[in-house]
Amino acid sequence: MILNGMGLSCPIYNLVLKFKSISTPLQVPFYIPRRALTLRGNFKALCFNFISFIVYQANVSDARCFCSSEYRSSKMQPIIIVHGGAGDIPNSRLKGKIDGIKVAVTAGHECLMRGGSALDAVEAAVVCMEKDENFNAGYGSVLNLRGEVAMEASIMRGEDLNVGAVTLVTDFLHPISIAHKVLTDSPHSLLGGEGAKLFALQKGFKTVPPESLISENAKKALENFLKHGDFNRTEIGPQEGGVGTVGAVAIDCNGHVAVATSTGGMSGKAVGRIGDTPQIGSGTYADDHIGGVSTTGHGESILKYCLAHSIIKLMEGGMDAKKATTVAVNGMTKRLLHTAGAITLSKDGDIGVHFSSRRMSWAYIKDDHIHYGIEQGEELKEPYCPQNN
Ligand SMILES: NC(=O)C[C@H](N)C(=O)O
Repeated sequence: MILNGMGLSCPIYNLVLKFKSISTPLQVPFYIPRRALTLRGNFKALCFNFISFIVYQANVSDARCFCSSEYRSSKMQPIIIVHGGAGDIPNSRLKGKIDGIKVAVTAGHECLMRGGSALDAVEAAVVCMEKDENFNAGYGSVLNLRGEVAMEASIMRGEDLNVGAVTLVTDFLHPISIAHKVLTDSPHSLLGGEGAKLFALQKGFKTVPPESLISENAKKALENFLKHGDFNRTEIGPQEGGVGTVGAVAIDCNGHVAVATSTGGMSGKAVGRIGDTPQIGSGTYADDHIGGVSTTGHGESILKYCLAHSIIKLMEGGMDAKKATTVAVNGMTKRLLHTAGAITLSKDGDIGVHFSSRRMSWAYIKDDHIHYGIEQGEELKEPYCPQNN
């Protein structure tokens, strides 16, 4: 008898029983409250005794217990990493960014712990940041030259390389959720402008007044942009209220990888400008065989360099997540003279975080700790207390 996965912190398990008399195995899903999992040793012994009792009583030839429904990656510990944008983030925005990424990574992690898919977890994390005006996505998105919000988002599933993306979205709070629907419900990969709106309405998304997405900081940022006129600045200077693109990369307890990225683009962008975020391979990439990447920074450079896919290719060639992220981000900056940042997970859950900009907020949860940072070379760590269970 095997109790695979009982040492993991995923609370959804499947007990598979093979009976001597019946050829089809019986699969029984069950849920373990997270508190019980903290008593791992005793709890595992208790489960083992209980299952042994069933085996003895019910003429069972074999019993196996797996984390969630698949055998393939039963040893995978779910993990999620998020970023809140790379750039010259002003001091006045540091606390808001850090608080916001902690909320987002926690939401994604809770989803994974409930047995949710990586795809649902990255959406949950990004939705949190789209609601938060400290980030350049959803409410708080930066403005184009006409003073309007025009948002972009993409999401990718590493299991089958399926993607969904939207661009030039003006009147919905959560572009990432529309992108997710494009992935699941549309034969297409990228919908823009009016077509994205029609699709969203058909799928039951509710519009919001475009003005309700505009924050005071975004207005100030545009005013300042119009004064200095330097489009290439990914974040706005100290007096101007900088914000940032958001992204998340997750692996669920079945070993599936997913990535989501969402943005308002760049302050003072031309009407109709499309950046890197909705372009698969630039802003987002996920492949169960390799890993996942979400990027942020100077969009025109990121898309020329296909930054997310460049990192994936380096990992495919044998480089670890940390090195591949560093090499590709620095390579892009050296070649194109603009800055960027990326978060990466390898398929085994190894982490890569690197940015050539002054700052980038990021966070991940591993081994009951939340790890986060925003400055170059910074890695802070504190105990993680789950809200549920
Ligand atoms: N801050 C950002 O990441 C901006 C985004 N990459 C864009 O250029 O649209």
